Amino acid sequence: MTTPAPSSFDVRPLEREDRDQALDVVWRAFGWGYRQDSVDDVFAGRSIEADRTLVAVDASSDVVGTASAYSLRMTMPGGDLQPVAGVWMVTVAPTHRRRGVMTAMMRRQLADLAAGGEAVAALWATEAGVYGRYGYGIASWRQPIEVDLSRAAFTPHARDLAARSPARLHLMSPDDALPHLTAIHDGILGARPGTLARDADRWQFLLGGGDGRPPAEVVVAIGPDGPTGYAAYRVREGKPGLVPTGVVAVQEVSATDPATHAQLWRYLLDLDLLSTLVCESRPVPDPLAHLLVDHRRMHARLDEALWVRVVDVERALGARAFAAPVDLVLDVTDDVVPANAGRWHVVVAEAGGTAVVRRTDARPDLSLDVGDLGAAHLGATPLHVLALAGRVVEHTSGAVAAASAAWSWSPTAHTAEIF
Ligand SMILES: CC(=O)SCCNC(=O)CCNC(=O)[C@H](O)C(C)(C)COP(=O)(O)OP(=O)(O)OC[C@H]1O[C@@H](n2cnc3c(N)ncnc32)[C@H](O)[C@@H]1OP(=O)(O)O
Repeated sequence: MTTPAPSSFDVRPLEREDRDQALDVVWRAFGWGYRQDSVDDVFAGRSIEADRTLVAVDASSDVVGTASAYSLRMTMPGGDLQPVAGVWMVTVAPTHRRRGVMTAMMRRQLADLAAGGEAVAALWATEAGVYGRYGYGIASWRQPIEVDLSRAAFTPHARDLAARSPARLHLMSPDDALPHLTAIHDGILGARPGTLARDADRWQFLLGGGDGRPPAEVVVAIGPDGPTGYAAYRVREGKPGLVPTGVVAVQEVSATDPATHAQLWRYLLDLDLLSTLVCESRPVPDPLAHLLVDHRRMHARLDEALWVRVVDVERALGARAFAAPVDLVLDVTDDVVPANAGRWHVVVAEAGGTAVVRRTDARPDLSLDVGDLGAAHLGATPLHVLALAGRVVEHTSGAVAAASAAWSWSPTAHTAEIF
């Protein structure tokens, strides 16, 4: 691959003959080394949507960049499942970085979405400093946790709660567990913004092996009326020695009632020959902290989770619920999707309703960037906090408080899987 002159590249949809080179760019960009899996296996195993994948090609027609999107369905505030473009696979060959290849792909992807795709895009970012410039904002938060298993006793209340669960725990293979997991997940899907609908491929991505990790262990709680929860986890064996050093890495704990939730956590915290429990994405705040006597042994760090991009202001605000009525004029800046820029009259008639959004020339009550609308979209990043950071500017007294109350949502958004 030769190094081209700056800007001598083109962004276009992936073609079949690009796939090999495109995957090599991805593998090298993420530092995964030499790719051994075949193109067909990778495209099938990771559910890459070829028709939603862009490539950047240089003057020699070599692929030097990739950007793709999953067709996700995500729970919005209020409980409705909405289509969301799950942006991922944004990579640029190390030989072609810092000359605008990613910027060209991000602009093209957003232009395509604005021309008739999803009203909202979302992504997990590898680096925090990259996506704000394209109008993404931090819309949800997560806690990676690390629990010292030698100090993970439950409070008396939590012990009683776990003991009261009528469910019995069954260890199952991912395949056998899948019908139960699907039933539980589909049952709780609408409860929390940020939750993703899962098809068989997505379950496989979460629970299957590959990329050096074993398939997940799955424990399913089944009560008199059927399954009430599950935990998926992987055990990493410790070093041989007198003191246990193994780690249980929890993928997810999901339960339909507090007793099953406590029961599953007790199970995980009591696994033998291990010293530490870790989980990459726990909700903020985390109910687990309230089950433990010494919650300080649950070391938690606040981290960003999903970045959200409002691609179409009118459609996006019409497809989520608001926690309070509101009647405001927003002045929105958007440097990438011009159709969003300008003044919008947003009216929510009642708590729990969606917004009617219309163009207006009226004097604005608030000014904000489309990235701030994205940050607030799942209800977990309060607009009053963005106002304190100087990002949202109030022109009418009380407008920030009113908007913040309307846009916020409980329970707080959470997405368990990093896609
Ligand atoms: C949703 C996802 O897929 S997350 C995965 C993101 N991909 C990776 O982390 C793989 C490894 N990294 C890469 O492949 C590349 O470095 C990329 C994709 C992050 C950036 O690609 P590039 O083509 O170099 O970006 P580009 O030249 O368009 O730069 C755009 C801007 O982002 C900035 N930028 C680029 N990379 C970074 C970074 N890692 N950290 C902070 N800023 C960055 C550039 O300085 C530039 O700023 P400017 O607009 O103010 O000039």
